[in-house]
Amino acid sequence: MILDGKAVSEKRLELLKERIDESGLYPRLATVIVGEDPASQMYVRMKHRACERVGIGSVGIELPADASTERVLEAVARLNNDPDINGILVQLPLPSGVDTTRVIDAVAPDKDVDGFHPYNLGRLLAGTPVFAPCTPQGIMTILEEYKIPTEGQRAVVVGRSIDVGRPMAALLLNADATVTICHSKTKNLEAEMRDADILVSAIGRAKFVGPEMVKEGATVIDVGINYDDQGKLCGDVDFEAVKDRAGAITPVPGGVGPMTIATLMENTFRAAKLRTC
Ligand SMILES: Nc1nc2c(c(=O)[nH]1)N[C@@H](CN(C=O)c1ccc(C(=O)N[C@@H](CCC(=O)O)C(=O)O)cc1)CN2
Repeated sequence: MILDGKAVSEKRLELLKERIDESGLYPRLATVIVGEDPASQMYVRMKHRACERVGIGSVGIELPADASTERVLEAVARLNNDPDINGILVQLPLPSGVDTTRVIDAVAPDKDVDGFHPYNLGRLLAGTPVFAPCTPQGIMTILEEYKIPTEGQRAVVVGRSIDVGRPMAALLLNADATVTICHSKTKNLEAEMRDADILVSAIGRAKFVGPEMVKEGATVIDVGINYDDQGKLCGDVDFEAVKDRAGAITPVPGGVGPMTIATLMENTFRAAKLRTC
């Protein structure tokens, strides 16, 4: 079975638009982009388009690639103090001259719709999340939509980043899976992966995951954003080789990516609602 993240995201955005209309709220998202990385610019444009579609206002702040950490912190501080802004998103990666940790830590936790602030990651780890990072939360939504059980399932997450691997593991644990996190120093990686009922790959290597690493019937979630030899977008998983062995699998494109944006919209609406409480 192909897990169609694009279709799920469309459905969730339609639903969200109705919920926003009914609420009488006008949530607002601010994006901050530093530099001119074409992929980051494209993702930010997609986020603004999604905002427009569901009835969320959006403003974009663009800083030059040589902006200092202090200048980015000033922009974040202004947005933190702006009562008209409900959600703040700093597009990653930041240029190497900007201290990413200081910037993430500076975002007000109640506007941190990316869920990367230590407060929100801590809440997630404690089992009481407010804002969970968009990509892993979007994956949980795909699992729910396709009624793929997590309780008691053996989940293996390959990758330990703060935006995907770690929060993914926490979300699966909160959903009663038995979770293993693998990374570059993991011994017998292939054996660990083959043990998974739910395999989440956030490795960042084009078509790295082959059928020999996948248990027959497993659910395979591909978080990779890579380009193959022909420059074509592809995931971490060799989709053609794995799709008949997996019980369910997300494609790239059209799998996890669109869910990242739909979840960002949902988090921004939540931020606006929490403010009125
Ligand atoms: N502040 C953040 N930065 C980054 C995040 C994030 O969640 N917050 N995630 C990624 C990039 N990203 C959103 O920012 C993102 C990546 C991919 C997609 C997507 O829909 N991809 C499409 C294909 C698009 C294409 O044609 O290339 C798909 O997979 O179907 C959306 C958002 C890193 N930075």
